[in-house]
Amino acid sequence: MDAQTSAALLGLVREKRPLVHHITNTVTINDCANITICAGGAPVMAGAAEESAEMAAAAGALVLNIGTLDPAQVESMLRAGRRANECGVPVILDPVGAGATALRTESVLRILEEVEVAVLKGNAGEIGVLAGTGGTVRGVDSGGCDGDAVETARTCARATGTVVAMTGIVDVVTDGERCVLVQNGDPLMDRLSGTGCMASSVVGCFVAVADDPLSGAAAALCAFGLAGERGAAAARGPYSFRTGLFDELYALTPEDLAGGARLEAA
Ligand SMILES: Nc1ncnc2c1ncn2[C@@H]1O[C@H](COP(=O)(O)OP(=O)(O)O)[C@@H](O)[C@H]1O
Ligand SMILES: Cc1ncsc1CCOP(=O)(O)O
Ligand SMILES: [Mg+2]
Repeated sequence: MDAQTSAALLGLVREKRPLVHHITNTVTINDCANITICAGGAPVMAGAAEESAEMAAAAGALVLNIGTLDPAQVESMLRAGRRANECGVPVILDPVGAGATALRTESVLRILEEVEVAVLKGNAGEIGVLAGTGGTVRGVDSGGCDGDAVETARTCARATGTVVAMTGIVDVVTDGERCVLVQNGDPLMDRLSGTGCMASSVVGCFVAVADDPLSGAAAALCAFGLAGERGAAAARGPYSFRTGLFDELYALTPEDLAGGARLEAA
């Protein structure tokens, strides 16, 4: 996995404009739709259990985000996820707030049990909890994982059978064996609600066109993080940064990503 591969994947996203079906939270849903467009994909949000499987079958990727979950939504996610698996559509799971309440943790574990998830994208606290090695989650915010971050992500990947994309100052992307560290990003990304959710949407765009979920997730986090760096350069605070983040991702070219992606094997 290298910068050139990331650049090629961005080119593919722009060329293929994958449909990314989201069942997601009500806080950041509009940001997820628009960041998908800026990355080069086409978003659709279809949450009802009566249609979620049908929509998943037509998608290039399915993003499940439990940020404002309720039991009916989890049922819809399970239906969509199972249909996505039947159709070979990759599933991205964002376990927002797992570890903060029993409903969140149990719902994520149930989805992981019943759906083959391609990429589990969470912050360090969420991934530590799901790895079983420990992590701190307060509301939707990470207080970090217990122990080494790379080992925690690897343990979680092995335990869940997914590619884990653990976000933070450095993003760790691993299938339990191979591991890529993504250095792109800016501290302002942590000052805006929704950057984790948006990261999952961008991962959905890239995994839809990638040969393997690890490369797709790593390339997506490079692109999103580089847009964050560029957006932060002109920002006066979190809300002008938000505008810059969208605009910079929209303007990002494969050549920019080839020159600006900062990733390495671990
Ligand atoms: N301090 C930071 N420096 C650089 N990038 C960051 C920082 N904090 C978060 N990010 C980036 O912001 C995005 C969201 O990550 P994170 O804040 O960990 O997610 P969440 O919102 O789910 O807690 C990721 O792309 C991550 O790389
Ligand atoms: C504040 C909040 N509460 C439930 S979902 C949500 C948004 C979480 O956004 P992110 O974890 O992507 O920053
Ligand atoms: Mg956040």
